[in-house]
Amino acid sequence: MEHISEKRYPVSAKDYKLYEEVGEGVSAIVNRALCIPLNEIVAIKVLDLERCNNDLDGIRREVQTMSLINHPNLLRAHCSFTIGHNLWIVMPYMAGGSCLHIMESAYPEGFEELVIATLLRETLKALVYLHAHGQIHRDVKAGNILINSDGSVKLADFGVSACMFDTGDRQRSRNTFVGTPCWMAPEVMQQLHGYDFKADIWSFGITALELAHGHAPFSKYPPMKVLLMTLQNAPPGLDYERDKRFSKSFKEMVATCLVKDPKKRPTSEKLLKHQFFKHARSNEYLARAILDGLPPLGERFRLLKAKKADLLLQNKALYEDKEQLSQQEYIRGISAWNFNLEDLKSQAALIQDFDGIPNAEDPDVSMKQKDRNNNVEPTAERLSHERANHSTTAPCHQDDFSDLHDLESSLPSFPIKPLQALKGCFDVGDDDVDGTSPDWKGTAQSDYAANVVNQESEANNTDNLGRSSSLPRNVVAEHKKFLSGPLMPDNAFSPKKIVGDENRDFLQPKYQPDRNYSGPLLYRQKRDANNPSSEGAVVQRKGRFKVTSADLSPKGPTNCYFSPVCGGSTSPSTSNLTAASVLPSLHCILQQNTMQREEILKLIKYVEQNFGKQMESAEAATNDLLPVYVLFSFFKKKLILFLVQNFLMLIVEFLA
Ligand SMILES: Nc1ncnc2c1ncn2[C@@H]1O[C@H](COP(=O)(O)OP(=O)(O)OP(=O)(O)O)[C@@H](O)[C@H]1O
Repeated sequence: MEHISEKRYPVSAKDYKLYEEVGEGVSAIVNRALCIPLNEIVAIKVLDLERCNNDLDGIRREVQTMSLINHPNLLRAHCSFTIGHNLWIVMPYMAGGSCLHIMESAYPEGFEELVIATLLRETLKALVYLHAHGQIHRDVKAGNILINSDGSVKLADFGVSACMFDTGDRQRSRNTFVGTPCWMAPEVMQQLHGYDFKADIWSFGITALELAHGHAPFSKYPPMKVLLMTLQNAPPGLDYERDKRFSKSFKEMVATCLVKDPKKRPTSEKLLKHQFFKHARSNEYLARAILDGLPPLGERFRLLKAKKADLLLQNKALYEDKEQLSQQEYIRGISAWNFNLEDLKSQAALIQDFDGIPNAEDPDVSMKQKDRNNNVEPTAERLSHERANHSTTAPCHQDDFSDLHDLESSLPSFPIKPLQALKGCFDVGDDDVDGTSPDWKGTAQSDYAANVVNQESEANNTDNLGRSSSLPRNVVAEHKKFLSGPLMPDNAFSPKKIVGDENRDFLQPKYQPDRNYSGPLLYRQKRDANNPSSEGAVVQRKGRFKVTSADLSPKGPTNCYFSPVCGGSTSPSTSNLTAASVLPSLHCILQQNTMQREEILKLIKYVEQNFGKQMESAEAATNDLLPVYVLFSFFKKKLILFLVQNFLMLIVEFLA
């Protein structure tokens, strides 16, 4: 247990001198600073309360947790206080920065195994402590593992943590959809039975892969796709061929964490006893191995920002060329989860054909499809066997789908629930974005910026949308998509709020856009001032369907009307759609599809049983029914395959 410092940190801004910016997340920026009376370097996380989408509860939780925890591997807050509408959280300065930043600067392919073992052991100790105290972290990832110059490791960021012993509202928070998609456990996405500390074990496994490869699995895909892939694909893992440089015990450790059934995952305490952590070294080793030769954190951070801004400029040029090609995907995205057009454009540029997805990140995923929903704790032998066969094993649909029971058990994992869960995350509500809206260009930053003595960060903070660089505003906005961050159910606290087009971007949280596609989901409701109200007007075309405004009337699902459309033409009015208006229709399609699927399955079962009975008798085997039965068996497989693919495509079409 760490000795709690008796030092009293001042709770007044004048006692601190802000230096350069050393990090930024979804909701905050972090500066190195000097605590003048104590003559001590600290880090100060500055959150603009007005831009936190009313997530005051989350902030309160973070501050509370950060000041109560007492463990050497957890980042504890020295103190916190408000200045105007900014909240300052004063904490120890971790001069090495986050593992994510270190990888981005110097280890893009990931760390070596001994480093990973050491980093993960320290992180796991933090989780053991948190779990023993009934706390779920919910955002374990390399970006939240911080290292000090002496190599000590601390897990940070309690913005979305939850207490397992909570009751009432906070208990309900464990049924909410928080975390960062790539690191998020399937049960958190599924929203079926809530979740517990085992969700952290899943994220821990994903973090292990992130540290091994330099990025999390599926990190190049948009959040909604990550959700689908996490739910549908076999769990990601270390590949026996591709990851030859890693030991069997590392692969095994990752595999034990990444089991879809949370009950089959080990507790943090049990995991800490795993053979893999016996390799872990000292903090000094860590400092020598990964921090030696790195520039100071502030400089690294500045270089990274510049690099990302450059990349964005290149990407922009790239997807301008691809404008035509990506148009289809781009249009698709509009009625899905994301209403930021720039976001959609960049997503479209990245989206590949969904059918090709399983192999893109993890070449053995398609092979592992058979293991979908596997509840068996994987052994190295099993994985080894799978991987040994991986080059020759194509997904065998016939085998996969020849058993109705297999099929039925796989269907519930289709992500209907996440869609429902996401529904609450859209901004819906009044038009009031005026008086209460912060003035993004001025006041919000001013109290804070006044304290920044470093010219560089001062320049960056004068305009929150342009603070990253001198790039044009639109470029900066895109640039900011490249860091990851937690999924903020940002509108859960303001479900009635409507954001007009013109204000939507302004209402993005101050530091929100810094993310890549593995980053947070920030759902925005776009209310269309020009929305055609005439019944029957086509307001949306989605692949094979068109949705008319009549569909969007509040008559309930039975009034949904979808009719086939030809070709891939897209309606310009698509961009005027609102999330709230489309969701009931989406829901309806899914419901209808589920019902149809169930009906067909019932029919198949019925026919099968009746044929089965007849076929049991010796006479029947020789009668005319035999060819019919063979034909039926053949079509059954085809039909099931068709059903599954169709259902999948339907969801993908709407959510991609
Ligand atoms: N005490 C610290 N010392 C040094 N760097 C820090 C410290 N705290 C945070 N950082 C850096 O700032 C970044 C953002 O901080 P933090 O994660 O707390 O913000 P956030 O808005 O909660 O981010 P996210 O929600 O994306 O995880 C971190 O990833 C890390 O690189």
